[in-house]
Amino acid sequence: MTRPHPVHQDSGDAVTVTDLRRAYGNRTVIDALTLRIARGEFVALLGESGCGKTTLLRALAGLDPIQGGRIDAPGRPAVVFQEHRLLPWDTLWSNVALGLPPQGARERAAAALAEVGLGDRLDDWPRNLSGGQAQRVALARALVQEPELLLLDEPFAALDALTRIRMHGLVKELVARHRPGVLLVTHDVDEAIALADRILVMRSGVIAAEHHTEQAGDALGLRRLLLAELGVRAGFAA
Ligand SMILES: Nc1ncnc2c1ncn2[C@@H]1O[C@H](COP(=O)(O)OP(=O)(O)OP(=O)(O)O)[C@@H](O)[C@H]1O
Repeated sequence: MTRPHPVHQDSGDAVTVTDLRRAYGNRTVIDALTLRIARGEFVALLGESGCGKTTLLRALAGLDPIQGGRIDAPGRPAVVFQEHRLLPWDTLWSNVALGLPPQGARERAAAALAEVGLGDRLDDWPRNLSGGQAQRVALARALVQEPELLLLDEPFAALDALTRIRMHGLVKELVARHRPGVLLVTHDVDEAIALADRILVMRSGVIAAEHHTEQAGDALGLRRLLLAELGVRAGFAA
């Protein structure tokens, strides 16, 4: 019997962060950060290199300890990283099924792989995949866990431009169907505009600006504003 992923009908928070402080030794990287992501909401996090984006994501993922404040989330988040992190010695379905209860695991993995367009590759190996296909398996592996919160750490950054655009379409579709809250860390302003309901600009460990893409008017104006907030003067915004 195949078990399709349940669709979340309820609303509520995927994560609430209150007064978060994260430090490496004596050095505070994130200070008094407060953030709420609703279920079904897609939030993108932009910010110049070193401002603390990955530090925040890793704290939300529960991968690192925090030094102050609270992170409240209803379940365990799923994370997709820039590199696919598939186990080379496991088939695709075993990679996706990792951590699932054994009963029905193959069926659930098969359904998740079908959702990302790889339903005919269950018994294939990671080494036979393109970069885009490997990231699709990584997405399937995350979504099969039915997370309330999906954390995406530049998952499309290493892909070519066309594959990246295709992945944008796929991830939008998957998020609309499963409705986790999403936090996407990206350097790509256009990616943030294409995918997110809300865009946060981080500077030195704090949220310096916030934009609701629906209310922001035209995409070009928002792009120009975001580039200015990110301190980018060259190129289109000049
Ligand atoms: N394990 C660590 N130990 C000490 N300092 C760290 C560690 N990881 C990150 N940092 C520091 O914390 C700050 C924030 O780093 P972080 O990786 O979160 O930035 P980022 O915004 O994700 O950057 P990028 O966009 O380049 O990935 C940086 O100054 C970095 O040097």
